Amino acid sequence: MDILEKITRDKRKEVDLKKSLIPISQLKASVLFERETFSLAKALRNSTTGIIAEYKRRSPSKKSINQDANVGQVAQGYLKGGVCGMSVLTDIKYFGGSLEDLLLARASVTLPLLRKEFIIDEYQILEAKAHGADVILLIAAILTRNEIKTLSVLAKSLGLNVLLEVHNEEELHKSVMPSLDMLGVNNRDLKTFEVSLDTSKHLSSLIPDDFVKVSESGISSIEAIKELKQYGYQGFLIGENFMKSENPGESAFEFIQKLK
Ligand SMILES: O=P(O)(O)OC[C@@H](O)[C@@H](O)c1c[nH]c2ccccc12
Repeated sequence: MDILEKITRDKRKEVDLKKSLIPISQLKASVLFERETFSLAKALRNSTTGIIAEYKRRSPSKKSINQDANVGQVAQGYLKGGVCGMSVLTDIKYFGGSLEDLLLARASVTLPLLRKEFIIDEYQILEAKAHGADVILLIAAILTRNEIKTLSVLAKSLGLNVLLEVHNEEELHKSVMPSLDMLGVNNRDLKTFEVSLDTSKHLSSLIPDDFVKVSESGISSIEAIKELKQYGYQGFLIGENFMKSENPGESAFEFIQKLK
């Protein structure tokens, strides 16, 4: 069993348990459920830099990255640094994140916030909305076309943007549909952890123009972004490169200044 299968199997159990403890009516009663969301797709289209900065304490590939960074402070640092949006890992077991982190980020900034999660059930989308998310991630590798459709249509009905993540041609062909806003190409193979920016370059011409193209993972240089822009990418999801520094916001600021 590869890591992605393991994560998804654990996620099924987690979601079933949560469903039995916290009814949907309770999620819908959150004050955040009614808030008007910010559009990340729009922010990326209007930006010349396009950085989406991630809050990630640890990961299966890197173990510890930054266990102690305060999520509210990092969010404010990212905002000051000039990012277009922030991604917050909410998986506990493999990434050390939580929905609490998403809430704290929401309370700290007005940036578009992405709930970075392994979404396999509609319940998690209601949860995302109830905890202040503006965007959800759907990972093509763990979903069927029908599931992508149902989940993305629900997200859109709640005013959330949808970022669909692919890693190869097959996943891309299976996933393209009008209820998505952004297509993300993950440069990291979630099964082997291998990282190559060639994945983004290779898939770029196959992504229809109506979607904002986002390149995800393994980005750490200005040169890489300049090159990816030539392939039509408007969004760049960066985690480790910022989080590994003591002050991720400052690190994002310096990076974005150099990009300008
Ligand atoms: O830390 P990096 O290499 O800059 O990567 C960030 C982000 O792309 C990565 O965390 C990610 C992309 N897709 C995911 C899906 C699940 C968990 C994590 C991810």
